[in-house]
Amino acid sequence: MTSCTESVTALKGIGKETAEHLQSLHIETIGDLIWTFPYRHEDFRLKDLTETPHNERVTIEATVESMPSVIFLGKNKQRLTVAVRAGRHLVKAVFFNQGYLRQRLLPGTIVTVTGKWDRGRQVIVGSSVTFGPKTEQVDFEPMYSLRGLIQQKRFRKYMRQALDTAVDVEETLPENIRSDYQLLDIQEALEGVHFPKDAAHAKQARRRFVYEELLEFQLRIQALRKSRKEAERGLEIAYDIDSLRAFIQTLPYELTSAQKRVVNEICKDLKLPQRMNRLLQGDVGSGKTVVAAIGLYAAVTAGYQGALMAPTEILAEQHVQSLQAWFEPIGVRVAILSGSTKTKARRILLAQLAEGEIDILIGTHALIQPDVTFHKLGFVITDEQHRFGVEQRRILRDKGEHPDVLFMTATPIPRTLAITAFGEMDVSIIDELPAGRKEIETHWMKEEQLGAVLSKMQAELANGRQAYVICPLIEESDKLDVQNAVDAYNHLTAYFAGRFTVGLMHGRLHPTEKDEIMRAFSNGEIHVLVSTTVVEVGVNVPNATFMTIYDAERFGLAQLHQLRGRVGRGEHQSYCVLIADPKSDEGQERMRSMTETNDGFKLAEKDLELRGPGDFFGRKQSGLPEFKMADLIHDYRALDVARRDAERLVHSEEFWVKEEYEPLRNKLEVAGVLQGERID
Ligand SMILES: Nc1ncnc2c1ncn2[C@@H]1O[C@H](COP(=O)(O)OP(=O)(O)OP(=O)(O)O)[C@@H](O)[C@H]1O
Repeated sequence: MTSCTESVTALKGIGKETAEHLQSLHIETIGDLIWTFPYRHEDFRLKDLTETPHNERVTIEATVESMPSVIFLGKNKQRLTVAVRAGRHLVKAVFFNQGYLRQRLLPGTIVTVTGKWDRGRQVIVGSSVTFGPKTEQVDFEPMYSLRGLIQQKRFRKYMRQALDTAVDVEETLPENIRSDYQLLDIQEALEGVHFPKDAAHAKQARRRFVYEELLEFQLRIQALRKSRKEAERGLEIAYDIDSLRAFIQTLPYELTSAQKRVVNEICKDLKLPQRMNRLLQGDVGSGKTVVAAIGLYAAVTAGYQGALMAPTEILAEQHVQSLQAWFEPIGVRVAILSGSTKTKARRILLAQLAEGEIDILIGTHALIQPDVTFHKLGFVITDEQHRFGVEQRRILRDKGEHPDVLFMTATPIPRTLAITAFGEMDVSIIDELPAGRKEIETHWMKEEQLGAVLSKMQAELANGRQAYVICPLIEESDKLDVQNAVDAYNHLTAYFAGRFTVGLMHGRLHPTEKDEIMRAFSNGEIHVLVSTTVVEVGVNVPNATFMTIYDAERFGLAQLHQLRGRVGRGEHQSYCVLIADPKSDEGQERMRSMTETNDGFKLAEKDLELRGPGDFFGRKQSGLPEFKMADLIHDYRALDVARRDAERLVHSEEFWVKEEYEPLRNKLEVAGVLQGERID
């Protein structure tokens, strides 16, 4: 008898050297060993060759049909070939360096061969052969990630022993949950992971562990969320609903139903005594600005100040323009603070802010400098969640008496990731575009077709519209064969000479130069804006209807979608041309997806599928836990179920008192969640 906490050396056959190897695989105790799951199972089930794809491993039962022939390929190297019949198929089996088989593979012998199926040549390159029909051999063998330190077969022996002798493997899932979902108990499930009887057993075992992992993960998130909600008192912002309604009436359009829903969600949070911790996601052009404005105005009607933090000066300015246009007529005072605000103006502004003479302050990260003090800050909105670090958000949050905070992002995040990565936040989604928007017509073209692209662009310009041309990098680089913005600018300036004005914008320009160019484009003085990706987020020039993206294969789907979102923002039909010649399948798939849909959430799902969750956010930022079994993409249904169960459990009394939930509670304790610590 052994115990999970005992060292692996308690198992027979594990000496010092093996123990060291195991240690470098992070396996020290018997429990560690048991919880090391195989990365796949080798499938030894008999298969029909007609249904086996090329290059797949396959096991067949066959009769030897010819005398084997052996070719010597060098010292100790030889290839043995023999004809075998498996059902209707007469194929060849090839074995390397197993000369002893020559005497045994005689015509009429029945063998079970496992190997790789070469469909074209009708050959099995055998890796193992047993004599006689397939009987006692197992169907599945687990394969562990052992970095070549220990043989699979030996490792399996240790595993067998560990499972047979460990007496204290604890059941974590209570009986009621297991029976509701018909999940295997822990013993059966471990058996099914390491030594499945058959495919169904392996599948059931996986099902249990996927659910268990996701439930534990969601319990951590939900428990944290609950404890934060209880601990973090916020402001009760009693806004004036009639003023809000009146303001909404003054807008030149009716809010979409998604905008209305989200405004309600935000207002409800404002009113509650808990601190708002909400993420607002909206697809490009879905109209987040007006929603933000309504929220800020709500705080103002309750006597508070509001702040809106944008990632760039251009965006901050754009927000100021929109908000001033809405608010000046009703006496709400809006001001901007950015890195380029002059010293004297800044001093005056800060004094006014501290006196409460400014109602809404908009700015870049200049807003979080220490000398910026508010009179009565009640509500903070940060635009573009991804660009601000956690620390910056905390500083901003601490600039008032626990102001409510709303994070806004225009990067649609697939639902599955939103409830995991941002699980401790409430999420609002604007998943509807304003009525009357036309789909942006997107085309994927090769560089040779540039001439046709330019004529189409010219036709748009002649109609009074404007165009963007996006290039990935700003200067020639020998290593990267990329189009450069300066070249494109020169080329287009010459091409449109005397007819249309071309402007150039890139990240190395001084912020004031950038602003000037952007303003000139916004006013229609510049007709074609050649730019690197600095225009990516949020820029709103509704008269721009044509976008060409050079070397489009260099961009990820999310970024392409963001870029494309700069057109199609007004009433005119808009176009986006991707100039790309992607070599990889994935690159081609990306281009195709762009031409097929305008829906950011669909593209985000696709992006996630093509790149995996880690890359979606950038590995470091992702904050996603690593799972042994669960896969956030394929197991999203289980994730959803686990999330609902976790939510119900943490809010139920029985979860916190009943004995059957003790193992799950202990896991929360170990993770530090109950002390209100972060989950990752
Ligand atoms: N309900 C509506 N009906 C009609 N037009 C609207 C509506 N809401 C917003 N708009 C207009 O849609 C355009 C896009 O809005 P906004 O700039 O707020 O988008 P956004 O969500 O911030 O998008 P992005 O992230 O791409 O900048 C603006 O020109 C805005 O005036």
